[in-house]
Amino acid sequence: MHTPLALVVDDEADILDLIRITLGRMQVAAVTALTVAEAKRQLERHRPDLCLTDLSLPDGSGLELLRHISTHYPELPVAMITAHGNMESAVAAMKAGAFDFVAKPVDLSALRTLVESALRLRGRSVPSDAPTGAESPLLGDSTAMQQIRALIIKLARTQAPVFITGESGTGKELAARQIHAQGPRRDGPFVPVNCGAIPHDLVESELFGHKKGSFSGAVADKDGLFQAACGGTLFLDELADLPLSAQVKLLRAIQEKCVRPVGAAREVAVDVRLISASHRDLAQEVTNGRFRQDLFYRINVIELRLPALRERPEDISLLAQHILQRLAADSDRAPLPLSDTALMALRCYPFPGNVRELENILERATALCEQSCIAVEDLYLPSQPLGVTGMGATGPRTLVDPARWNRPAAAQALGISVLSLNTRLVKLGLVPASNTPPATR
Ligand SMILES: Nc1ncnc2c1ncn2[C@@H]1O[C@H](COP(=O)(O)OP(=O)(O)OP(=O)(O)O)[C@@H](O)[C@H]1O
Repeated sequence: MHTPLALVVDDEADILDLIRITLGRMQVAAVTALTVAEAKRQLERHRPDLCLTDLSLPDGSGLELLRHISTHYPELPVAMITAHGNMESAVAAMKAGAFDFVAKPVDLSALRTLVESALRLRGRSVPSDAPTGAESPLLGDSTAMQQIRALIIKLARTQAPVFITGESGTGKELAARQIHAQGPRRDGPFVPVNCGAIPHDLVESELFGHKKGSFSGAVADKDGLFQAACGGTLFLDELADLPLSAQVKLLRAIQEKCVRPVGAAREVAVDVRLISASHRDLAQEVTNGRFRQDLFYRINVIELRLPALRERPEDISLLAQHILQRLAADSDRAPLPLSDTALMALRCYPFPGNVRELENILERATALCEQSCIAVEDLYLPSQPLGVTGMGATGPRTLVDPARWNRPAAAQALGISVLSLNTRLVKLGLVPASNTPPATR
C-alpha cells in the first residue's frame, strides 16, 4: 500500500508547515502549492489522494481550483480552508462540490478527522497515528491516573461491556486501546468507530455490512465494522450520536451476538468485545429520550471515567515532556524544552480540549518556535476568563486565585524560587505588580 498523498494549497507558509507536520504524523505525505497555477501543476504531476485548499489565493480563488478539480479529477476529495466564522464561503464551497471545510486558525484534531474522512471517501485505508496500547500507556502520576491504570488491568481480564466517559481529548480511545491490548483479544483487531462521523442513512450498512444491490450505492457485498472486529474489540466512540433506529439494531447485535447485513436474509454470528464512549452525559440523553434506556444498561455494565486535565494539573509536566519528545522524534531533532514560565502558564490553563489540546498547543509551538526553548508566547494560549466553569477546587485556579493560592507550594511544584514565581505572575499579567508579596513569604 503506498502512502496517501495530500496537496495543500495556501499562500501562508506557516499554515502549510503546520498542516504538513500534522499530515506527516498521520503518515500522509504532502505536496504544497502557494498559488492556483502551482496547484494545477502539482495535481498533474503527483495525482494526490486529497486536496486541502485555502479560499483566497494570490492568483485566484480556491473555488476556481475546486471547479478545475471537479472537471479534471472528479474522484478527488477537496476540503476548503476558510476564514474563521465565514460560514457563507464554507457553504458556497460545499455547494460547489467541496466535501468539507476547516476554519482558520486550523484546529488540528478537526483537520485529522477531515483527512480521515477524505481518505475513506477515496476508498483508502486510513493510516493511523494512534499508537498501539503497548507503546503508548496512559501517562500521569496523579492518583486519578494511577487508579485508572489499575482499573484497566482488571477490565482487560473481563469481557463485560465498558462505557468510558470523559470530556473530549481526555484519552477515552487510548484507554479503550489499553483494555484491548492488555486482554486476551490483544492479537485480534481493535476497530475504532466514530459514530458521529457516519451519515445517518449509512450507519446500518457501516456497522453491519450490506448485500450487493440492497440500496443504490451497494455495488458489491460488504462486511460491516462488527465483522471487521471479529475476534477483537469494537470501540464505538461518540455513541450518543447514534440515531435511534440504529440503536435498536445495536441492542440486538449485543444481545444475540449476531448481525444481519442490510439486504441479507440471514444473520451472521459475530464475536466482538464492545467498548463504547461518549463525552455527553448518556443518562441525561436517556432522560431526554435521545438514547434508549435498554441499550444504555447493556453497554454501561462498567463505567470508566477519565478526569479532565485541569483536574490533574500535576500531570501536565510529564505529558508535555512526553509529547515534546515524540514531536522531536517525528522531525528527527532534539526535543525543545519548555521555559519555566511556559510550563507555569500551561499549569494555569484550563484545557477545555484536554490532552489533545495540549498536544496541539505543543505541536504548533514546536513548529513556530524560533528559539532553543519554548517560551510562553510560543504557546498562543487563548486568554481565559478567570471564572472558567468546570474548574475543580484542586485545579490550577488555586494557583491564580489570590484568596487561596499558596505561592511557596506552587514555586516548589514548578521547581523555581518564590521570587521568580512572583516576577512571572506579574509578567504574565496574572497579578498586578502591587500584589506581589515580599520574596521571603
Ligand atoms: N493520559 C494520557 N497519556 C498520554 N497521552 C494521552 C493521555 N490522554 C490522552 N492522550 C493523547 O491525547 C490524544 C487524545 O486522546 P483520545 O483520542 O484517546 O481522547 P478521547 O477522549 O477519545 O477524545 P474524543 O472524545 O475527542 O474522541 C491522543 O493523541 C492520546 O494519545
